[in-house]
Amino acid sequence: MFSIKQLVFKDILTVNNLEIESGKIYCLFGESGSGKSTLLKMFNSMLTPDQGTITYKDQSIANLDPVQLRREVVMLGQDPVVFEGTVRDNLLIGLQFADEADVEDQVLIDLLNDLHLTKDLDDEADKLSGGEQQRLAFGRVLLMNAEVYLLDEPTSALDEETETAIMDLFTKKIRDEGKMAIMVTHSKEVAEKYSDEIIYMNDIVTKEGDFS
Ligand SMILES: Nc1ncnc2c1ncn2[C@@H]1O[C@H](COP(=O)(O)OP(=O)(O)OP(=O)(O)O)[C@@H](O)[C@H]1O
Repeated sequence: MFSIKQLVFKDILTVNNLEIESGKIYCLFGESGSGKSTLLKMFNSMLTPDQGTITYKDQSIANLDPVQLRREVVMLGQDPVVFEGTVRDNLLIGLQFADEADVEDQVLIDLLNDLHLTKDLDDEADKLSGGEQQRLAFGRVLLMNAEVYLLDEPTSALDEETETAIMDLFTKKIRDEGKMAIMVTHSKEVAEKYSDEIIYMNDIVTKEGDFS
């Protein structure tokens, strides 16, 4: 699905070779500052390497329209993005970005229940707590029906019980629909429980310029 060859980004990241297969859930694991978020952003062109190539479905990412790419390869960033407006507005805006039709309120209500988010669709989104906003952003991304989900610490603001519920829901959806995800997490437990493959940053990052 993705292939990275001899990638260099500033003095932050040097990756000789990385292959990511479709239909799997990957976790990126490594110490703080090891470049996990930076690498994640390369997969949908939010950052562009200084050297090297990244291919997606055998095409160089550099040649793909970034807007089109981001409809297929969706990012849920470390800090949840909350738009002005209601909970409903915040869920539907992802569909608008993906150029997909709106869905019925009942679909959104079911999604809020799945996310353990006991809020009304008409509630103002900026009044939600940090953990609630994280789940709202997760819901927006889940609705988008992407091919690939890039998640950066998606449950960092959640208690353990809610984290388990959200991760169970998310990974079931990925597996049922044959999609894939690359997820940054600090939690070894989350990585081991939910991923098919753990990518250890220490294993893939080489010394600058050393591609031997
Ligand atoms: N745009 C940028 N310009 C310069 N340096 C940056 C930029 N983005 C990140 N860095 C630096 O690159 C390094 C890797 O950052 P990154 O956020 O990718 O690490 P991380 O492994 O995700 O860390 P954490 O687990 O703490 O979130 C850090 O030293 C950071 O300060």
